[in-house]
Parts: sequence; C-alpha cells; structure tokens
Amino acid sequence: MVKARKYVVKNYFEGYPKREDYEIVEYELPPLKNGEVLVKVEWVSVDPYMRAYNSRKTLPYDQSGFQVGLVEESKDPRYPVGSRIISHSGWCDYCIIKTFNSSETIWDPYKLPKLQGLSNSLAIGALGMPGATAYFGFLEVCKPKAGETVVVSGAAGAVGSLVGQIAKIKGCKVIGFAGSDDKVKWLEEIGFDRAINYKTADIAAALKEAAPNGVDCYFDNVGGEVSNSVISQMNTGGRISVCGAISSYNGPSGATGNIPLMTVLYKQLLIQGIYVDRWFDRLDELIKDGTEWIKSGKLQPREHITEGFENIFDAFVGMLKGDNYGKAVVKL
Ligand SMILES: NC(=O)C1=CN([C@@H]2O[C@H](COP(=O)(O)OP(=O)(O)OC[C@H]3O[C@@H](n4cnc5c(N)ncnc54)[C@H](OP(=O)(O)O)[C@@H]3O)[C@@H](O)[C@H]2O)C=CC1
Ligand SMILES: CCCCCC(=O)/C=C/[C@H]1[C@H](O)CC(=O)[C@@H]1CCCCCCC(=O)O
Repeated sequence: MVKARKYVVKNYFEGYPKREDYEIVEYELPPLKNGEVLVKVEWVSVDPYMRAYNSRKTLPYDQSGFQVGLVEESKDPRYPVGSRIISHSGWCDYCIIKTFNSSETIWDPYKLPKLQGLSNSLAIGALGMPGATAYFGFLEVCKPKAGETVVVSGAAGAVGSLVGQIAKIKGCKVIGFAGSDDKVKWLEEIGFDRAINYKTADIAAALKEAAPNGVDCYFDNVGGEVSNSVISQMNTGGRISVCGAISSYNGPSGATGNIPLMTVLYKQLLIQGIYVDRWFDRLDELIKDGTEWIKSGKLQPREHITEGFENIFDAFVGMLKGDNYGKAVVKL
C-alpha cells in the first residue's frame, strides 16, 4: 500500500487564499486496476485559474493542477514503469491515474513529450499548457506581422514572458507591463523593447511614450486599468487576445474595468477571448517550435521553482502576489 498526500480546498477564498482554506489529507492508495498507473509526482504547477475557479466549485474539492509524474507501477503498457506522464491530477505527492481516456482533452493524461534534454518541468510550463496559451493564443488571434507594435500585460509571468519573446521572434516591437522595476529590468534583458511598471507609472502616458505610433496587438493577461489604457491606444484594425483578467481574481468578482467600446467601434478592433483547450490537439506544433527556439537561445523560459510538497500553498499565493518571474512550479 502506498501512502499519498493531497491538498483539499475547504473554503471559498476571500481575497488571497489562506493556508487554513486548505487541508493536507493523508490516505492510502488502493491496489491498481487495469488501465491505471501509480505515479510519484515530481513537478506540480500553481496557476491563476486555481484562484479564479474556486467560487465555481462545490466544497470540499481536491485542488486540481497540472503535474509531471514518474510511473512507478503500471497496468497500462502504453505507460511502462519508469516513463513519465503529464496529467491534471492536482497537488498531491502520489496518485493513481486512469489512463484509458488519454489525450482526448487537455485534462486527460498524456506521455511526457520528447524534450531533447530540456527540463521535464517545461512540460507544465513553456512546453505545456501555459506555453500553448502563449503560442496559439498570440499567433492565432493577434496574427502579428513583423514591424507591428505588440503590448503584453502580465509580461513577466509564465504566459506573458513567452508571448513577448515569441513576438520578438516574429519581428515585432514589444512592450510589456509588469509589477516591479526588477521585472522591468529582466524583461528588457530578454529582449522586450520596453517594459513598464504598472504599479508606479502613469500607465497611459508611459505607453504613449513607448508606442508613439499606437498599438497593433494586445495580449491581455490582467484586465483592469492597464487594459483600458492599452485598448484606448490601439490602431485601426488592432487585434486583442483576452487570455486572463488576474487583476480581478482576488478582488470583487467581475472588477475588470470599463472596456472603451467606442474605441473598439471606430478603430474596428478584434477582441477575442481564448481558452487554450481549443488548440490542445496541436500541442506538437508548440513542442517542435518551442524546443527549437529554446535550444537555439531565441526563447528563454524562466522558471520560479519552489521546493517541497509542504510549500505548494506558499508558491501558489506567492505567484498570485507577483513573486514569480516566468512559470511558478513546485519540485517535489
Ligand atoms: N485563457 C486560458 O486558456 C489561460 C489563461 N491564463 C491566464 O493568463 C494569465 C497569466 O497566467 P500565468 O502566466 O499562468 O500567471 P503568471 O505567471 O503571470 O502569474 C501571475 C502574475 O499576475 C500578476 N498579477 C497579480 N495581481 C495582479 C494585478 N492586480 N494586476 C496585474 N497583474 C497582477 C503578477 O505579476 P506582477 O508582478 O506583474 O503583478 C503575477 O506574477 C492569468 O490571467 C491566467 O488566468 C493562463 C493559462 C491559460
Ligand atoms: C474564470 C477565470 C478564467 C481564467 C482563465 C484561465 O486561467 C484558464 C485556464 C484554463 C486553461 O484553459 C486550461 C486549464 O487547464 C485552465 C482551466 C482549468 C479549469 C479547471 C477548473 C476545474 C478544476 O479545478 O478542476
């Protein structure tokens, strides 16, 4: 019998999640059935949606989340002992994964893609769900052209830092918004033409100065005041990919600001909300381009690594508060 631990959410969050909103439950895993594998979890992801979806769930619930796991016992020949599996099995240290419905949706388990020697953690970051969000959500919706001006909010985070770098690969001018001067410095080091600290700058004035000819593409991770300012400065025919609205997740629900609809109208802007799920069947395209770009140094995926099962909660709240540069992951 294998003993496992998992995080169970007991409460609806008020403001930032609190440690007492979670309980760590220890339990014994049952024997494996056909079509199941026993997995030792190696990497766990902490993501903003875990905050945003809390109010929609029935309590109590097991905290979901992507993870990379090592197969220690197998009753599915497709996943032999010693192989690795990506699944949405949540914050736990051991688990049993049902493999029968592999790879039908983004929440089904799938084999760790071939990462050519890169860290397996990238499979839940730049070469996994957040990477696919950046790659498809930006390229398919914003359809950037070389020379265009691209703005990214949440630019120093997992998705945003990739979008900005992909935009540079595509020959665009890139401006990012992030929450500290040190993040601004890092973004400029990895190739952003300009980064702006949204907490201290006059957002509209700083953007006007950084993008005197207006904005063609906007990849929005945050909503709120930043988005209102950016949308107000879009050029005719501009494209906006609405990926997230984290400025509203920890506060009163729906507090995403006022979209300047008259600008949308007279600039004929395209605004599209995206859910990465819809591109999941094209993950191989991300893996191909992403590994190539990383290996050649064109894309530098940064990870903010916290160690230890007991520290997953702290990593989660730290990410919500902006501690992370790039993808926040936990190594068990
Ligand atoms: N649509 C989809 O399919 C998907 C959507 N998403 C969305 O993408 C966004 C980014 O996710 P992800 O890259 O994983 O997370 P990040 O790695 O960007 O981490 C969250 C970041 O949000 C920033 N932040 C926190 N509070 C605020 C605020 N009030 N205003 C502005 N920024 C804030 C912090 O950076 P800072 O220091 O700069 O404030 C923090 O680092 C989220 O909105 C998420 O929900 C993610 C994956 C899939
Ligand atoms: C309502 C807030 C929108 C948040 C946008 C966002 O971050 C979406 C992320 C999803 C992405 O499309 C793929 C995912 O895995 C993320 C959502 C996962 C939803 C599962 C929620 C239910 C659960 O906790 O089991």
